[in-house]
Parts: sequence; structure tokens; C-alpha cells
Amino acid sequence: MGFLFSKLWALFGDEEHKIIIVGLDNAGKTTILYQFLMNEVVHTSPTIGSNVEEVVFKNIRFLMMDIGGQESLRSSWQTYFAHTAYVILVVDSTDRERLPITKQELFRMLQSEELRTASVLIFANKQDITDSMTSAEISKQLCLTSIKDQAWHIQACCALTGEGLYQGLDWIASRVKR
Ligand SMILES: Nc1nc2c(ncn2[C@@H]2O[C@H](COP(=O)(O)OP(=O)(O)OP(=O)(O)O)[C@@H](O)[C@H]2O)c(=O)[nH]1
Ligand SMILES: [Mg+2]
Repeated sequence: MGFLFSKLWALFGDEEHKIIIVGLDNAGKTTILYQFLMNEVVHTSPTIGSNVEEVVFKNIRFLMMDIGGQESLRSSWQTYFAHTAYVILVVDSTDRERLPITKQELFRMLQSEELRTASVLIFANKQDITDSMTSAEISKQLCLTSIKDQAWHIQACCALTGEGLYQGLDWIASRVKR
């Protein structure tokens, strides 16, 4: 009965799906959040704490939490993991040097019990910059194929033009159980 009710609630109710947006500082997380919210590029400064906004896409309500990525803030990411079915990891595709740190943070996150069944979208951002890494290159460096428990998808994008952003969100929307 409880199960049936929760299914009906999901169908007709006002369910909101939480997405956490993580990644190193300067990756473009806040820029992406406000592209989704307003379809424009906002001026950003490094996020201390988080920005939380509701974004409706394909009639699905998403609660997007963009979390600051500076080193001192990364240990606080885990305080956002509860009830998170979707993770967006934003990568600055020009930042070759720090890709190993992103990988370390990614695999640390994936070990969390709270994210055991999460779906992970990786945005290979800043594709407008010449010589940025391709999504295939990032996928290889991050060893994405070794992720077995969680579903994952990588999408090349440019937060300044919005290119690729909705293709990524579409992948998440396709995984929302209705
Ligand atoms: N060229 C280019 N610049 C971008 C792109 N996306 C974001 N930026 C720039 O990158 C810088 C950092 O963007 P933010 O969105 O503030 O980065 P963040 O990931 O939120 O950083 P923290 O809040 O410190 O974790 C800003 O100057 C953005 O304008 C992109 O696709 N291309
Ligand atoms: Mg930010």
C-alpha cells in the first residue's frame, strides 16, 4: 500500500529531484547553474557554500545545488549527498594539470553509500577554448569505464554559449523514474 501510494505520489505529486553540481573551483559550475535557470551567462565569483535553485525541464522539477569547489570546501561536499540521485561533475577541459585531482574526488564520492545508486553526468566544459581536452580524452583520464555501480554519461559543453548543456540534462531526465 505504501509502495503504491509513493508511486502515485511520484506520478501526480510534486516530486522534486535533487541534483548536486560538483567539481574543482573554476570548472564552471555556477555558470552552468544559471544558464539552466535563466539561459544567460552571469558574472560569477568563487562560490563559498552553495547556490540552490529550482530548474524545471521537461515538466520535471530539479533542485540543483551548486557547491563551491575550492580545496578547503571539498570536504563539505559529502554533507550534500543525502537523498541525491543525480550528480553533475563539471570538468574544466583546459585544466590538464588538475584532472588527477578531479579523478580522486570523483572516486572518493562514488564510494559514499549515499551515492551508491546515483547517476553521474560529467560535463566536459569550456569546449570553446582551443586545445581543450575532448570528452573521450577526459573519459579515459578519469577511467570512467571502471565505474560499475553507478550509471554515468559524459557530455562535452560550453557554459558560455549553453551548447551541450541540455543534451546532458536530457540524459538525467531520461533516468528519472516516473
Ligand atoms: N571560456 C569559457 N569560460 C567559462 C566556461 N564556463 C565557465 N567559464 C568561466 O570560468 C570561470 C569560473 O566559472 P564559475 O562558474 O564561477 O566556476 P565554479 O565551478 O562555480 O567555481 P567555484 O565556485 O570556485 O567552485 C568564470 O570566469 C566563467 O565565466 C566555458 O564554457 N568557457
Ligand atoms: Mg561557483
